[in-house]
Amino acid sequence: MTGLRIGQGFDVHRFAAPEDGRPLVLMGCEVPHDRGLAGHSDADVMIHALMDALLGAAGLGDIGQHFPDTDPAYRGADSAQLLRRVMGDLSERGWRVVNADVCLIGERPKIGPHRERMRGRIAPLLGLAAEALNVKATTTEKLGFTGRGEGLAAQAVVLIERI
Ligand SMILES: Nc1ccn([C@@H]2O[C@H](COP(=O)(O)O)[C@@H](O)[C@H]2O)c(=O)n1
Ligand SMILES: C[C@@]1(CO)OP(=O)(O)OP(=O)(O)OC[C@H]1O
Repeated sequence: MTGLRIGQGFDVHRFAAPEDGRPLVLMGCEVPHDRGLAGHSDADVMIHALMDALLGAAGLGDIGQHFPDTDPAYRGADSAQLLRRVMGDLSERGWRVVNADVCLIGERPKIGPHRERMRGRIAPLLGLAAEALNVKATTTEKLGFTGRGEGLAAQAVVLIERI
């Protein structure tokens, strides 16, 4: 049996109204913006895609199975803490992460100024050097719900290997 597995994840969250005062949290970092994302948790759409990619690679289902959005325990949850739990599940089963690539899809905010802070925050949780965690973004050229600024999407791909 091969000692390598890949996984992919995808997630979407709509923006909350500005008056809701929710912070925008992406890759465990508060990013200055006029509105945050709506969700049961902190709505960190990039970490959610990343967790789904990790769970997928390990054959462990998806985040909704592990952290149901009907469970009050996860109201306002810090997604970085949920990521720690996913990483614990993987390491218990003998997996480590080789690299990860996470893409934010949306017009605004631009993540360029926050990219290195995001890598520095999340790479250690994955057991990675920052260079093995790529953070990128694309617009949809103003097309679709992301183009209209109604929400943000994220995709992630990970490679894991047997320890
Ligand atoms: N939310 C975003 C979206 C894009 N970027 C950066 O802009 C580059 C060009 O985006 P296109 O969709 O026009 O290809 C993209 O490669 C990112 O570097 C960003 O930082 N944040
Ligand atoms: C992590 C969870 C926990 O409620 O976060 P939500 O904010 O509900 O986000 P979503 O991506 O809709 O579903 C994942 C949930 O498991």
